[in-house]
Amino acid sequence: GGKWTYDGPDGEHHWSRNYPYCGGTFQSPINFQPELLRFDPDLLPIQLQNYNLSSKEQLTLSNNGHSVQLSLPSRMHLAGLPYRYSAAQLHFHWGSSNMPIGSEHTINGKQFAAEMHLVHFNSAKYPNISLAVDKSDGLAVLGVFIEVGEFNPAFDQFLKYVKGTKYKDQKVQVAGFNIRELLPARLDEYYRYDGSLTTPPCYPSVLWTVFRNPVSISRGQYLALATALFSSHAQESSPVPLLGNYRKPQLMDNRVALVSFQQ
Ligand SMILES: NS(=O)(=O)c1cc(-c2ccccc2)cc(-c2ccccc2)c1
Ligand SMILES: [Zn+2]
Repeated sequence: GGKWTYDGPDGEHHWSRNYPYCGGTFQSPINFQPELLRFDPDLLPIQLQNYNLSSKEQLTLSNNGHSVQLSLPSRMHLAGLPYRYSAAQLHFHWGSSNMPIGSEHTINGKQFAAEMHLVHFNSAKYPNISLAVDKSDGLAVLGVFIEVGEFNPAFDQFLKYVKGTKYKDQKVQVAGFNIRELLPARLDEYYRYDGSLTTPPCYPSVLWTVFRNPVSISRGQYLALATALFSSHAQESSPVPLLGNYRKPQLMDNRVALVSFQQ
């Protein structure tokens, strides 16, 4: 599709010109405001199936010009949701080196350093992700807040390879590992709402599950994300740093965000 950016003339306030859904309803991300949250006792712990990938498995780490993403095999899936949702990829949103505030969702206005998204598609109803991406029950994305703190060995299993994906369309192969290690301990504490892709074309096709508790990575690991990547191709004369790739919180319209926890 057309080019879009996170600021400037093709920034998020202009996305709806080429991508009409971006100006529509049920948009993501949102701010989780305590007074607008509703506890729902039926929200069960998220069940991860086949997340512990063999090191014989090869995953593709790539720079798509807007984020760095890791491909995931479709036998990895979520259970316990209305449908079986198979994994497709995970990717990140972050701030800049001296502004470690780059999460998309916020909690009572607090923005975290970064946010990881694990994208899954409804494999019970759709044969592949391309047919699922624009359907209202097509996608389920897990969101994980990331803060700067302790070194996180699980993230280093692929972060140490981002130097091979510095420029747009560069890819490297990464050995499989236990993707569960990237998630917070409590899979039973999360925010839940109906929303959209946070990038164009902004299809309102995402069942969002954002975990309550952040994970930590070290400042060095955060800088690997926030200083190593460019949105431009390797051969371009003026490299464009890939920074601040987060959309701001959107209007709730008449949506309510549910929570699986009470205090
Ligand atoms: N942030 S997100 O989770 O809503 C998201 C999901 C998907 C996505 C991926 C596979 C299938 C279907 C949807 C792609 C992106 C994306 C990020 C950067 C550049 C372009 C696209 C972002
Ligand atoms: Zn995302």
